[in-house]
Amino acid sequence: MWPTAELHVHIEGTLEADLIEELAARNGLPVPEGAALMARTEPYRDLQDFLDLYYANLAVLRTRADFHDLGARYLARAAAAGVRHAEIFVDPQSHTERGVPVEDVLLGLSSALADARAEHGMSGGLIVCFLRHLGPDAAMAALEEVLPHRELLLGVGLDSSEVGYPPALFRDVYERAAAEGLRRVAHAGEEGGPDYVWEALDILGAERIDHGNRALEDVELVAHLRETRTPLTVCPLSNVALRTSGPDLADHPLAVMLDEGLVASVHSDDPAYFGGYVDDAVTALVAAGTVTPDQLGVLAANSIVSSFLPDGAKAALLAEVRAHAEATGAAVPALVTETLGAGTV
Ligand SMILES: Nc1ncnc2[nH]cnc12
Ligand SMILES: [Zn+2]
Repeated sequence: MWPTAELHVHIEGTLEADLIEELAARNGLPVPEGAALMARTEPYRDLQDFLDLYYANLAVLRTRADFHDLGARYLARAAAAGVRHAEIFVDPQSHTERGVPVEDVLLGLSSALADARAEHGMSGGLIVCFLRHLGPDAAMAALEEVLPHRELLLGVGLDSSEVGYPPALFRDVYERAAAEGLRRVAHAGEEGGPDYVWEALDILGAERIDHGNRALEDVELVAHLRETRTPLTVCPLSNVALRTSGPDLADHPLAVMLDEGLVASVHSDDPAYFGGYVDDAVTALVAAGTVTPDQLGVLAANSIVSSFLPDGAKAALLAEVRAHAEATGAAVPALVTETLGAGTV
């Protein structure tokens, strides 16, 4: 298993059907009807069709212990997938609007991250995402609500329904987050066009783009992403399930992104809904011929340099990539040699 950094996973999207049932029983709640729909193999109509199911299933998450257990299940599964560092998205508004105190969400997940450090030697952090469909005022209120827990947070992100909610709407929220020293990422170019990616970069100061598939429609943007080495966190199983790429993984734009020299890496998005975790995604990409086995080291190295880890920790994980390559007879990615050789990340 290549050591990797998971940079695009929504913790709510790791809520598997069996945990939904367990939490419903624990909290004396009915099992949401949507739990039975998760096993589907046919694609969703679109992003919104999926989001409706995703939000409805969250009804069972009530207590700090629930959030701990959700995080712990995910992190154990991620450790088995080779994930050495996880920057996890959480949607606080989807819980506070159901009456769950924000500290229970953040403290429950943070305790799971602390346990994973002890049990699996994994590092990680939380990125709070604003639900763009609730608009900028609600996002600002959500930011103010989490800031008393600033020490638990790595950064901010932007997710939920994309089209109709362009990044520019959230300028003030991102400015405020930046003033607090929070790192900035944003979903863009998943369903929205390249203009959404430009806005995320130019107006929000996004340091990474989540998805970014539609950036490929704009040659200037591709050149800009390449020159600035702006990472794209790509989620191929999600794209097939949500019809944001073609139905066949063999045609997934990841191959073009890598050919274009973009810093793209593979992630899982909402693995409980889209048929697998990051190891499953990588296996499926190789089976489809979208990437060659030789490119797996490149993807692993890209994920690590795209993380918000300090340089020393990145170097330590890149050394693990090199060790894995040497142990398995795979090529050591050029990025690893250049970075470790130069002593900087
Ligand atoms: N793929 C996705 N796009 C936007 N928001 C999301 N929230 C959870 N998964 C998402
Ligand atoms: Zn996502």
